[in-house]
Amino acid sequence: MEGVDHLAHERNKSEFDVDAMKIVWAGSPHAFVVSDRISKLVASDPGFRKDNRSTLSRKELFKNTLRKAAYAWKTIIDLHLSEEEAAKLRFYVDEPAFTDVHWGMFIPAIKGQGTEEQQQKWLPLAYKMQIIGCYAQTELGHGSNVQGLETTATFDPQTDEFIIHSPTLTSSKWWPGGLGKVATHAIAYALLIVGGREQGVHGFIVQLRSLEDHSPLPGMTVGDIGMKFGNGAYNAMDNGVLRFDHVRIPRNQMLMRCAQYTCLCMPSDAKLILEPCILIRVSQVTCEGKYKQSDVPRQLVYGAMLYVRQTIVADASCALSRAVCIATRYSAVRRQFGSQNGGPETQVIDYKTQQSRLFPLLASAYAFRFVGEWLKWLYADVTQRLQANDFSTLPEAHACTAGLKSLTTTATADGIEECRKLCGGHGYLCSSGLPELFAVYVPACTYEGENTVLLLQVARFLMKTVSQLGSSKKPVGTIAYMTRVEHLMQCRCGVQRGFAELSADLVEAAVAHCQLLVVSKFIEKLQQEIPGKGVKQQLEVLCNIYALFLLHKHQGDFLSTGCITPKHAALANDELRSLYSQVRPNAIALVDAFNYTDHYLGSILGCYDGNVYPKLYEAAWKDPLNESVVPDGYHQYIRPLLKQEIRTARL
Ligand SMILES: CCCCCCCC/C=C\CCCC(=O)SCCNC(=O)CCNC(=O)[C@H](O)C(C)(C)COP(=O)(O)OP(=O)(O)OC[C@H]1O[C@@H](n2cnc3c(N)ncnc32)[C@H](O)[C@@H]1OP(=O)(O)O
Ligand SMILES: Cc1cc2nc3c(=O)[nH]c(=O)nc-3n(C[C@H](O)[C@H](O)[C@H](O)COP(=O)(O)OP(=O)(O)OC[C@H]3O[C@@H](n4cnc5c(N)ncnc54)[C@H](O)[C@@H]3O)c2cc1C
Repeated sequence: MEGVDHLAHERNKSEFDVDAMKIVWAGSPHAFVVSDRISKLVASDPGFRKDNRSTLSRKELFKNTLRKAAYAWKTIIDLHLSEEEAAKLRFYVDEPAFTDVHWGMFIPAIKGQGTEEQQQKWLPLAYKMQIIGCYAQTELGHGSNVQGLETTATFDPQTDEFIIHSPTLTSSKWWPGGLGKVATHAIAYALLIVGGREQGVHGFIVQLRSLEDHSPLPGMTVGDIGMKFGNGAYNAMDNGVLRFDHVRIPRNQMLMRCAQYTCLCMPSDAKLILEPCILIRVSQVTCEGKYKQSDVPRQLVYGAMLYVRQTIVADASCALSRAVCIATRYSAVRRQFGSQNGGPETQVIDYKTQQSRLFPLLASAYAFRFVGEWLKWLYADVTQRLQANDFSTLPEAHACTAGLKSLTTTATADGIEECRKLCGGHGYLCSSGLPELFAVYVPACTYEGENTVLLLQVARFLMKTVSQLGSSKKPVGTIAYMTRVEHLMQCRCGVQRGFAELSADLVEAAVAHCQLLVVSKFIEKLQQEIPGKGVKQQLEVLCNIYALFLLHKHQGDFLSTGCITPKHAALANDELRSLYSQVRPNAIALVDAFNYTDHYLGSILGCYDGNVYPKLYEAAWKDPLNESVVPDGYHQYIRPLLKQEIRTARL
């Protein structure tokens, strides 16, 4: 019945202060208040309904997404929402759209790689959405290998312009979100060519479409790349294709914070020669044309990717927690087998197999939340250091963002699929919310750095650390523990055998390094002051589940390396079962702490009141296929089949 909480008996079992845990999950009392208010605002506004998405054609879905983006923007303006509140509104609207890339990549790239002048010119336009940006780096022929990008940006000293060109089919920009139909501007990454010399890949602000009639500007061939995985909401995103035909842009539209190309003061009869000078260190190119070769890492041009990767880790905890919330609530509602003397059947959440699959994912959602908080701090710290020309922590920040992005997105994508399976057949219904959540989420394992490619970066960082063991450069920060692997030094020559040869094993070592990072940040979180009755105790249980589940999963490695004995392994498994029993009475309260509205969850199986079956039944009849009792096509195809004379004795 409506209004009855079918999960009340579960909520009454809770042994901790759920409201206090909601604040822990949100990050602070202020963050909770903002999230709670904005999520309810979105849920209560029919303009943001999303329950009809699965019945729309791609064009209808896309147009509806444009409507919602415009409606969201109007809401932000009308309600005078802050940047934080606006970001939360876009989050709870929960619609993959060009705005994700405009706010999540285009603006951060200008902030991270634009000079002061460029920021002053472009950011106000972008913040007011008077231009809509996309991040055009990937090409048809290259995505992972950024240095292999083929788009060229050739400097023309006669006109003080760059000529942007797509010299080959494989140099076509391919995948950038928002590019296909909406973006008016792009940050296009291209191989800079100055005076016939290649100067590496840099970012350029390029206008794509007219601000008057939205038509592509001369020299631009641009469109959408077509339908993507499943029928999910990601098809509302216009990932695009773009070819440049000798498009000219002013020199000041090259993002120059990391490099600047200026005219050298040369005798008037000399050809103007431009050499890279790094603004941060060598902004004053002398009139004699001298500049100091700077040691600023060229990878600063990759700064936007560092930013997005750290946001993707936080995003992983959100996506995984949504799936776990659905599966946990439904596991408490669903009963199957086990009836004693005609009594109720057993809740599937009480089966040890269900707990051993579900509770590690619940623990992972919390673990990723906390490592995401730490990574946000690390990113802010490295950004501050860069501004002071301190590049010392950049390699570690790259390794951490790359590795944790890879680890958390893989675990989350697998976790969403596991949550679908934990819900049995009903998990395969769109009304469960899980198929769409999976379809929208899984590309996170690929975009912003393919996960294996990123783990290889971590492996390279770890091997570089090993190679420095014994030197005066002691490992610090997230690799400080490696001082305890001095024995690796002896086999260092083995390691030299070939990174490529060992890469599959090194990727596993990279995963282990990142898992250690997640566990250690969870432990550090528990060392903080955590208010609320029973809250810290519940988090300790989840931390132990996360750590012991990993120990169980990788038992072979721990045993074969002598890190643990078989006795330890047995004790760990016993403890894991005990921990599952401790979580069981608190499971519903632990997912209530995510504070998701039914609107945001978009799942009948995960609805707050647990009133699943009537809602499933009601939803079925809303499907367009049930608009007529006799389906379209019956008279044309089925009736002739049913009425056909059987002409051959054989049949
Ligand atoms: C509100 C939030 C919204 C979030 C966003 C919304 C989501 C929207 C949906 C989708 C968005 C998706 C967008 C994209 O996909 S954009 C394109 C992403 N593309 C990539 O990530 C490409 C991956 N490839 C790379 O990063 C690089 O090619 C590479 C794999 C790292 C190799 O680079 P390169 O060949 O130049 O360098 P080396 O491997 O030789 O390394 C040289 C040294 O540089 C160091 N390095 C590499 N990268 C970085 C970095 N990013 N930062 C700092 N340092 C870096 C590397 O460690 C080497 O150092 P060493 O000391 O060993 O020499
Ligand atoms: C939904 C979605 C949205 C996207 N949005 C954007 C966007 O807005 N802007 C943008 O610029 N791009 C975007 N992309 C592109 C995305 O960034 C790239 O697809 C991604 O970086 C992976 O690159 P790739 O496709 O070249 O993969 P590849 O590198 O071709 O990967 C293919 C296989 O090769 C393996 N491999 C590659 N190199 C190595 C190596 N050195 N050693 C071992 N194995 C290797 C990989 O591990 C993988 O298994 C998007 C992609 C998707 C799916």
